[in-house]
Amino acid sequence: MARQAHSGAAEGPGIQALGYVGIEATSPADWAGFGTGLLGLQLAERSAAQLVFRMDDRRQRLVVTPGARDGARCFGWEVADAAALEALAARLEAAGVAVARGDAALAAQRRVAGLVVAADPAGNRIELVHGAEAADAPFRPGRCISGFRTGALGMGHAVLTVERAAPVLAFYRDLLGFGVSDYVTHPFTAWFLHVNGRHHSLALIETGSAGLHHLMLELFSLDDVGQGYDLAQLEDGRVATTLGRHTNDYMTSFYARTPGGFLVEYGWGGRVVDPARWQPVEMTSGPSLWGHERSWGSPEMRAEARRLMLQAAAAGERAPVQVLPGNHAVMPGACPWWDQLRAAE
Ligand SMILES: Cc1ccc(O)c(O)c1CC[C@@H]1C(=O)CC[C@]2(C)C(=O)CC[C@@H]12
Ligand SMILES: [Fe+2]
Repeated sequence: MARQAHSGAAEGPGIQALGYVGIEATSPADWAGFGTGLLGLQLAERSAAQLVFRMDDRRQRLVVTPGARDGARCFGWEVADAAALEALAARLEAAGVAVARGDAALAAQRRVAGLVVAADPAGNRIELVHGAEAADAPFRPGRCISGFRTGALGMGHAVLTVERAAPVLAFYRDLLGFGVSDYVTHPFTAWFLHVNGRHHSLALIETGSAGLHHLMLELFSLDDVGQGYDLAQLEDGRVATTLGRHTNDYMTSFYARTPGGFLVEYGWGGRVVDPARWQPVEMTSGPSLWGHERSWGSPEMRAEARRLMLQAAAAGERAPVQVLPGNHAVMPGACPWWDQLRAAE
């Protein structure tokens, strides 16, 4: 069967969305204020054992557990039903991947009807789940936001750093059926993978060490992001990159440093792709149309990042930019990414 250049996700018993993420934290108490006050999550449950955050109608989306280190503890990937779960588990087992059936106690803890547990080649714990529970009470955000864009697009995206991309890519793309949206090979290697209309629900950045780089949460309104940015700027070191917009998924976002050291990308306006038609593309400019300047790293790293950004801004054969009286609109045809953006809106 020709899986078009590995782009067609969600064939057969496919994964449908990123359902939840579990975080291990050395200072879980700091997550309460960060999650509610900055991100606008609802702290639905708080005990010595865990903090449970809601983003929408679901009972839990982000779960923070006290631990000896800071980082991801598990990723919950959703499939349609019990049959799809069994089929996917069987596919993993046939490929030699150890799969453990989650028992009723674990399913209850995760607020799902059923799950199986496996590890990806980088050692991340992945949980394939079905039947995530909806809450009885409406979502009450932790600060005044319009809400999170979830639903069929899932809770957002996760970006993992990996020692080597190839084996991890093979696992997600070839075994689990994730589709490649795009990839970069210079100045580093990264892969952006989709399981639904969200441009990427998972990305892999080859850095030489395994970890969680960031989680992206998407808001309904740009104002939510702008107000979050204001709040983040009140705290020293909270803003990891300035506000900016990505060349591939068109997300307008900034990156906030979490109490766990990894980042949360707080975004708005991401594009929606059609997984059935999408062809993988190599990204040749970016990672940002503008912004996303880092507040960290060596002067050399920052200079290189700035050079790439200016290169992205200058990319492509361009007609003269026309500025209309009274506004700052760039005319259609003025630059390639602008046309793409317009077509997507
Ligand atoms: C390239 C890209 C596109 C869409 C995204 O949602 C996304 O998170 C990224 C990654 C952005 C970017 C990177 O590629 C390398 C490391 C960077 C510079 C950071 O540390 C913050 C932004 C990261
Ligand atoms: Fe991201």
